[in-house]
Amino acid sequence: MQRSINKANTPSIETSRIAQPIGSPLDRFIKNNQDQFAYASGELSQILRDIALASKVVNREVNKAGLIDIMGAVGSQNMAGDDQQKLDVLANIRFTRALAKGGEVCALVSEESDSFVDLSNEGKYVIAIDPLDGSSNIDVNVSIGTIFSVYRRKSPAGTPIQQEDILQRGADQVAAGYVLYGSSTMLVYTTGHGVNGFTYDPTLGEYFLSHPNMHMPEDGRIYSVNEGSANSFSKPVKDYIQYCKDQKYTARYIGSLVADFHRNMLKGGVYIYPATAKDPDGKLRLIYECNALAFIAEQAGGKATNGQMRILDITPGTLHQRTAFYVGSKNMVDKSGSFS
Ligand SMILES: O=P(O)(O)OC[C@H]1O[C@](O)(COP(=O)(O)O)[C@@H](O)[C@@H]1O
Ligand SMILES: [Mg+2]
Ligand SMILES: [Mg+2]
Repeated sequence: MQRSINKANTPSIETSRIAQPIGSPLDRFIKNNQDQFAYASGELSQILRDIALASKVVNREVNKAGLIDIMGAVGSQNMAGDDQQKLDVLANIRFTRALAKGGEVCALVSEESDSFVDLSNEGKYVIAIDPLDGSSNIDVNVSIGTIFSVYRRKSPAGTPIQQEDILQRGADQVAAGYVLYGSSTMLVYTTGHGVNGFTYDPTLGEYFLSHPNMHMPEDGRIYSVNEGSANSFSKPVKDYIQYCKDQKYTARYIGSLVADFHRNMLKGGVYIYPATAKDPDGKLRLIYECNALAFIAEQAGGKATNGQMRILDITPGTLHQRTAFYVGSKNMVDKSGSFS
């Protein structure tokens, strides 16, 4: 039987071949869908399990953030110049440790690490991760998340990590996902065969299938943009926002990318983080924020651009490279681009 190499570059929406009943445990879902991967040797499945495990630990910390000393900043800044929050650092440690232990991952690109982390092993996979997304919302008990992308290394396993292994186009992702620490905690991911969402049951300590084959409505009535920076938006962006208002769309902006994206995926909507005077290349990071959500959006029938081109076709030049980001319902992203 021909195994399909369904990387992010083939925007077909081949849903999971084996229909799983709502409530299937994540482990069983991964196992039953493992044969879809071209490299179905269990490594990618193990990586997904390791990420799920680390997210359970982070979830436990997030849920009691007010009670334990993990609120506030640690006093250092990351490459992006953001003040690192204690939970940023803690989440980075938890995911790095879990992925290092598994042995399948040879290198890790993280928002919280200036350069890539070489795990110096025979691993064949490279992970890009935003360990804690929505840091400005940690201390105010608003939904936050984790974003991850999985790539296959290009250079031979066991040899020194090369630039080509780290700076890969989003189109080369073999899997991507996010964890949303909200009123409930969810893990949503794709391996290029549709998008599935799992809800965490803390009493059983397990994720269960709750949102099979997620589809993003082609149209919606929600727009998400930080209008506080509107004065420095370009005219096409201002015109599109005015268009949304003229259409009496609803404005919703949580300020946590994962949470804004998730809502718009379920209800139909568009999230825009354009270039601004403060961030002339946009604020969000291509490798560990936008590529993963662009892969999920496309696999769910949505779209993601930088205003000009498909996010997944951008070849990154640097680890913490920023990009303007337009993501969500296909027709709304198209409309947002029609004003330029
Ligand atoms: O406060 P702003 O400028 O609207 O930016 C909010 C955006 O920045 C982010 O917080 C950046 O992510 P991090 O929290 O991981 O640095 C996004 O989650 C969010 O969408
Ligand atoms: Mg982020
Ligand atoms: Mg972050």
